[in-house]
Amino acid sequence: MSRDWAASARMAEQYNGTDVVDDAARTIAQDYRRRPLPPTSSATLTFLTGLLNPSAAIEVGTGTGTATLALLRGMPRSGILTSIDTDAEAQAVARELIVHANLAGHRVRMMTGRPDEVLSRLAQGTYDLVHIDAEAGQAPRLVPLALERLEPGGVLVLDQAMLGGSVADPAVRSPQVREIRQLLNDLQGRSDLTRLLLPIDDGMLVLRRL
Ligand SMILES: C[S@@+](CC[C@H](N)C(=O)[O-])C[C@H]1O[C@@H](n2cnc3c(N)ncnc32)[C@H](O)[C@@H]1O
Repeated sequence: MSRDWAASARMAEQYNGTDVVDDAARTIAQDYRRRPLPPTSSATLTFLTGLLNPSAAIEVGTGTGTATLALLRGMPRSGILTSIDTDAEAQAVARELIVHANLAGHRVRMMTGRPDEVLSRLAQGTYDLVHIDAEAGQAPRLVPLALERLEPGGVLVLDQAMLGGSVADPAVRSPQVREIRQLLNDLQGRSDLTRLLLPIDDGMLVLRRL
């Protein structure tokens, strides 16, 4: 990363800002050894959900709730967020955070289990938005399942889409990085999607189902 790029990223982070609840969420995530969604990605998510107004959304990778907070802050108060993680204890912490942030707890339906298995059980073609922030190597399996859940016009947001800088670095040839490159190439060839790859934090890919 060039010095200018790093300085710009820092400035954007400060400009977009965080608040006490967001800061607390990041501290809690560290206590539970989770990687919370970084601040600029959180701000982008809140902005996007505010624009899209989703009534039914899915989150893959609840963790301790940093991204849950960002999603709920942009969603309408009538919107329901289905949040998936393998770790029920982390999800309980996320639920406490939501209540603490005065975001009604009933707006979140926590589902515990392997994200691919849980996603497969959710209705196809009925969700407005899916956000994926799971373990880094899971994206190639999760993205096709998530796209099937979207209604026409629905949006998928994939975090860690460039795994820091490694996907863009031709010297990195690990199986995980090659799989992500293949996924990005495959998605680029699809005429039923529009796409936007943003170099924010670990990379954010936004897809819209036509
Ligand atoms: C990067 S963290 C999510 C952070 C969260 N979005 C936040 O902002 O705090 C990834 C999450 O994926 C969950 N996970 C564990 N095993 C998984 C698996 N096999 N597939 C996908 N996700 C898994 C972990 O429990 C962890 O909470």
